[in-house]
Amino acid sequence: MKDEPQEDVFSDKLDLSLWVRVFRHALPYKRLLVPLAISAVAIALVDASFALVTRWAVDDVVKAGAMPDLLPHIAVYAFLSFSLAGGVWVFINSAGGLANNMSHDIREECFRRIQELEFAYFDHRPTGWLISRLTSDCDKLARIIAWGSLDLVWAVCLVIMISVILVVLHPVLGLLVLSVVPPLILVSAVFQKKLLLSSRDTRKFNSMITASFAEALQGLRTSKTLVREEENLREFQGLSSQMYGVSIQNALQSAVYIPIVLTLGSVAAGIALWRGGSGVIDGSLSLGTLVAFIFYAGQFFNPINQIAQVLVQMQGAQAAGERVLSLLATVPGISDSDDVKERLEKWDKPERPADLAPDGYEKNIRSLEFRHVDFSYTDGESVLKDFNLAVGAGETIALVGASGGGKSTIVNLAARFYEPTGGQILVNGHDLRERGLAWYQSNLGIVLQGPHLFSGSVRENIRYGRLDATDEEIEEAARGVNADEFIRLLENGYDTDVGEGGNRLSTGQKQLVSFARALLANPQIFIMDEATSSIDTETEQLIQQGLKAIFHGRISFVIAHRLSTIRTADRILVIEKGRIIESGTHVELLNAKGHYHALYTRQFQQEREASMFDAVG
Ligand SMILES: Nc1ncnc2c1ncn2[C@@H]1O[C@H](COP(=O)(O)OP(=O)(O)OP(=O)(O)O)[C@@H](O)[C@H]1O
Repeated sequence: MKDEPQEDVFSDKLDLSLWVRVFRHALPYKRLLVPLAISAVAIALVDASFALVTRWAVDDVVKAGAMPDLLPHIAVYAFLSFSLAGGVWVFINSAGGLANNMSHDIREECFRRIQELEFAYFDHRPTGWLISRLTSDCDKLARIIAWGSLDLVWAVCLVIMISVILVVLHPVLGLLVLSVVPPLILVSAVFQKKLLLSSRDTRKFNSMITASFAEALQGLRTSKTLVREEENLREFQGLSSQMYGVSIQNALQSAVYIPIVLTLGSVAAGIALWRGGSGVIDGSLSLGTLVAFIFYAGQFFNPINQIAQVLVQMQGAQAAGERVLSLLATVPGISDSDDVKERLEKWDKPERPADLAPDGYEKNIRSLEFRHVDFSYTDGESVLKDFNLAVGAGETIALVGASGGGKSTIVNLAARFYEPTGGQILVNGHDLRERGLAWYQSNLGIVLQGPHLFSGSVRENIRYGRLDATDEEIEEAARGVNADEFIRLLENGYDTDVGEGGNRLSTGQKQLVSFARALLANPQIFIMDEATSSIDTETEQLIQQGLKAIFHGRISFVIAHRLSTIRTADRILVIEKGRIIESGTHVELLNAKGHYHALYTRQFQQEREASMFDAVG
């Protein structure tokens, strides 16, 4: 799987069971499905009737030997035309409604499922892959179900009706004209597949060319400084000539396909004229019937072409269908056990005692313990082995150590984003798996390295921590973490728009806003991956004071990069290869002159020098 939009693999066989499962999503919309099916059949019926009216008119003219009264014929023709218009209106409305409703439903279901899935699921699925599931795959399926099924019903009905009419009108001539249908089906199936594949290639190269333009423009300076222009041009020419090749191929295929089909139509009309003409001369066939035969011979192409097109599109969209259905069928790996669900049912009521959580256990988190925890992301590669750690409320634990040691893994497990592969994590002595997942995670406050802010005002971003918070509570939280002062100095104070991803604020400011958000949520466990980016001394001090407010009275885990945070931590754990190799306070560990001392002098000396330099400067 690559993190780029991929075209589907073309399946050679139509997987009917898959399409049955996809079509189930249309069942809630019977109010649209019924008119859709009825209008498709009615339109096919009307389409097939025009030639019969013409036959009737021609035969009446011939019989009369002069211009007869054609008013009834005109009236029926007009009635058919209006019925056709009405039918088309009904089916466009129903199909459009069905397509929109279904793509909305499938997308919403996928989105809900994505929100329920555990982090491990996303380790193997790039964001781009999931975004395609939510957008293009859902649309593709909905389009096929609504418009494709409409075309299919209409086309199959029309082909059957025309065939029946031809055979009833004149069995021998009917079968002769119908003899062009099998080659017509074969040619349509072959060429529709070729056309689908070559137009996909055209789209693929087109998007590669667009991406190449964008990259060339964005990286213009770098290319110039590295004198890469010639090479870039060569790469672009390669893409461009491939695009030219597939476009020509696509045009050539159309150029061959359409004449073949038209020729087959003409052959059918020729057969009708040849055999039907002699029938007219010897009186065994009316002129009107001959005209109807010629008309039908030309009318076959359209529905057969449609059937081939829809079936080929279904084959092409099968991979999209499989992916969407497999996403919907994925069972979240981390969820409440049956026992927890039972307790939630019993206790998750407004009248439960104030000291109980919705899962019926104690609400206050007094301790969190890792007991003989083993963990690996992928089979066989152990990240934590027999990991033990007990933390009490009010304690701040700083995790330090070389990259890849397992610091993030420890906090991921504490947050129950992943579950141990061995051993237990205990909350107040109960296995974490015995606690309600939603309750537990709603008691976590997490601030990651690049704190994420959403587009919107500063106020809205802080309120994200607790949606029912009042403006006063929001400002109090901001004051609590020392963010109030800088927020008031912004253009519109708390109502200042932070821009996409908070890009109108500096890193330090974003952190302060995210601290306010965390404080407002008032979590019992606070987890932070400290940012490594350099921040001026003043903001650094603000951040430290803000952190002090957050750490107070909670269990806090900090993957610490800043000296100031490490110094104030109650316990520093040096993590290496998934084990605690040293543990103690800053002073204790420095005095021990072990790993922490070495790490400190090597890794943190620089920062201290930088901050001293900053202070002097
Ligand atoms: N999602 C994942 N899937 C597979 N392996 C992972 C995943 N996340 C981390 N690892 C592996 O687990 C080990 C521990 O990683 P972890 O991120 O916990 O270390 P860390 O000490 O936090 O490192 P850093 O300081 O660089 O963030 C590493 O070998 C890493 O490659």
